[in-house]
Amino acid sequence: MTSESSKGISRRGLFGAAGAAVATGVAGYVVHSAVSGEESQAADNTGPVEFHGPHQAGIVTPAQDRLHFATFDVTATKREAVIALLKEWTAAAALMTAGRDIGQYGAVNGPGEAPPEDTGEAVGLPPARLTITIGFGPSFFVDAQGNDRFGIKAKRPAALVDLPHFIGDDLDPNRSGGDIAVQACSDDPQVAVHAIRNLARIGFGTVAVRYSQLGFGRTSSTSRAQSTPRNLFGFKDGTANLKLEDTDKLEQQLWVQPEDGPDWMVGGSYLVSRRIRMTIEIWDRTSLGEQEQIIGRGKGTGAPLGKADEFDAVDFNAKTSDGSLKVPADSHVRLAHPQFNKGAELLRRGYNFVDGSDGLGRLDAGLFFLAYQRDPRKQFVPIQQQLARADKLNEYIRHVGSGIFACPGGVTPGSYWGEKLFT
Ligand SMILES: C=CC1=C(C)c2cc3[nH]c(cc4nc(cc5[nH]c(cc1n2)c(C)c5CCC(=O)O)C(CCC(=O)O)=C4C)c(C)c3C=C
Ligand SMILES: [Fe+2]
Repeated sequence: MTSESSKGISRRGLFGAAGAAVATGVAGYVVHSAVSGEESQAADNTGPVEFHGPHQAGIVTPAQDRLHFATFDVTATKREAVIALLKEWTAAAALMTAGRDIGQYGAVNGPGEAPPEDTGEAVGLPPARLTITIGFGPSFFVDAQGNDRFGIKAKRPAALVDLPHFIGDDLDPNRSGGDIAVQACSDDPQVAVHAIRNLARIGFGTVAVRYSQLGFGRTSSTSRAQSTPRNLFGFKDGTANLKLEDTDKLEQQLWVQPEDGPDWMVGGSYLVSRRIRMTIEIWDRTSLGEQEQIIGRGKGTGAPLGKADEFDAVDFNAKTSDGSLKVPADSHVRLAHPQFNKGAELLRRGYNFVDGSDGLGRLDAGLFFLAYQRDPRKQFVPIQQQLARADKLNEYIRHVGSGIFACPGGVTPGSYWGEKLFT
């Protein structure tokens, strides 16, 4: 158990007892040992994931079922205020991921005259594999007017590019950008919502929520121990993803290496987020055969067209008896495959969303695409340029939100999110 996670009030079985002193050593769940976040997948889905480690948790951690993602704009003008917030956020995140209330008194043990330190909706809930992952957007380093608000302009990584316009982009500025992104993933939606809500509450006066997105039904597996889930088009999604077990590939494709720089990003990764609306009503009137030609895989098995098993390698040269390619030239998996993208891969970690309907009788539904990578200039950008140009899937999707964030390496006990950026 880490020093931060031994503080605070356990959410389970302790509320009603007075103060933090009783919180240590008694808990309604088994407190985890200090293993790295990516290895500490609980046997069930209720336990904690270790917050500290060489990399931030929530990247290769086996994808949880629920997402609450938010971006924040910094409203404070002083560098010291940002540092103070990052310290406070880090301490709160360590507690929440351990399944503890935040603050000294938590949700219900504080003085009656003051607002509670913790908003309380997670009282009684287990940690539910909560991970909280932070990233910094380009505007954190240099704002829209070109100002170096916090004295970190020179520390902006070259890889943290402003994403170019892609063909077909229909981006809503109110669902794009942000100085800071926080990804909260959990197997309990209320635990994920509680995490973002409490960070927003702590940040009042220093940051303001720019937008947030709920997601469900992880659309990727990030470990071979997980089965492949389905997206809202009904296809298995995440089959050919980078996975926790691919340790060599993770160094090549996911984690920023010392030779990449800057120093503060070593062990970190770059996150690209895209809110992709899926016109599911049109998709649902498309024949099964056409759907499979568009994706390039079978809908039932998830196998590449012409193959039997989900994890069979794709044969891009295979032809049907009439001489056409079994995996069509404009199919999604062909255009996204590393063979046609100079070997570039992504760790996809997206979620389905349905945000009600749009007033025209259509569901506002889609994929909140999240992808981590070592260098977006060599990975997301060229892959998306190719998809935007030629992917048959484009007839059924629309990119309506976008973000790019530099997610630093892991937090060690006693340090805080982004500390190396400010020292
Ligand atoms: C720029 C990157 C990508 C975007 C944007 C994207 C959107 C998107 N994808 C699906 C559904 C599927 N994608 C699948 C595979 C796949 N997709 C990408 C990249 C982007 N997808 C990659 C790199 C891959 C793997 C390619 C490979 O190596 O074979 C699949 C097949 C199953 C799988 O391997 O995961 C599906 C299905 C949707 C619906 C979507 C936008 C809404
Ligand atoms: Fe895809």
